[in-house]
Amino acid sequence: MSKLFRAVIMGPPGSGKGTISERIAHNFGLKHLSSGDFVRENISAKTEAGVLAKTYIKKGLLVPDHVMTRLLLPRLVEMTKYSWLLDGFPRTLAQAEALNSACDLDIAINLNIPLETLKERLRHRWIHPASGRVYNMCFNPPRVQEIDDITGEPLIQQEDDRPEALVARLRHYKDVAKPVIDFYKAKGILYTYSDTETDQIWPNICTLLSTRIPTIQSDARCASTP
Ligand SMILES: Nc1nc2c(ncn2[C@@H]2O[C@H](COP(=O)(O)OP(=O)(O)O)[C@@H](O)[C@H]2O)c(=O)[nH]1
Ligand SMILES: Nc1ccn([C@@H]2O[C@H](COP(=O)(O)OP(=O)(O)O)[C@@H](O)[C@H]2O)c(=O)n1
Repeated sequence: MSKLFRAVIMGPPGSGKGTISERIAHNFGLKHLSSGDFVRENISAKTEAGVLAKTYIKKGLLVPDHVMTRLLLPRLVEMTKYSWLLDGFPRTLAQAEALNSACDLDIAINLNIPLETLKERLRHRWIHPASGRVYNMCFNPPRVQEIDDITGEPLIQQEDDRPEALVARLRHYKDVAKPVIDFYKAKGILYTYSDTETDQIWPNICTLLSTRIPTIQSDARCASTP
């Protein structure tokens, strides 16, 4: 059996983690584990952790480390047989350290996107809550306005994408991400990508992964569109 591949993708809200993770999962056959989706599932299911998490998300704050770690680490145990890409976790150094004790990562992808670009994207972000599918009314609109392409169900705008919560989220991100970035840099596994467009970043990430996941090789998949 080939070696399992483990990666994380980091970046502020709206930086394209979900969009790029979907492309990676589709092209390289990794499991995409979205910490935001786990949180939202727990909120919908009204689990103890979900009810607690909601009070923070409404204010644009991060969910405390012990709650996030309790939600996430058991999911990773279920995934021991698979290669995966973890999206949105770790957000803090404490989360990075908890993850480090649970498994060895191959790479950490860091998306560095200008603030104005993030604000503009999130204003236009709509999601299909049941699947986590993400749309943008300019970049990748649904075929029918406010309707999911696959299920025909309505799309929603997330509460924490509203401008009031957004500024607090972006500010908070900057404060907590720096030590995580330094942590992965010191381990020699950090790959940072800076641009305003996902389609510019994608070919570079794809080329990196093609060299690191040798079982699946193709140059075609690294074109600028997925
Ligand atoms: N205009 C534009 N929108 C993008 C681009 N990449 C992603 N988006 C949209 O920006 C929003 C945020 O992306 P998402 O992948 O959800 O970011 P995340 O919060 O980091 O997971 C979504 O509505 C995406 O469809 C891009 O290159 N240009
Ligand atoms: N490690 C994490 C992941 C998500 N979250 C919370 O869950 C929300 C949604 O996560 P997400 O990854 O879908 O969203 P973005 O913040 O990337 O847009 C975040 O804004 C945080 O409030 C957290 O506190 N800690």
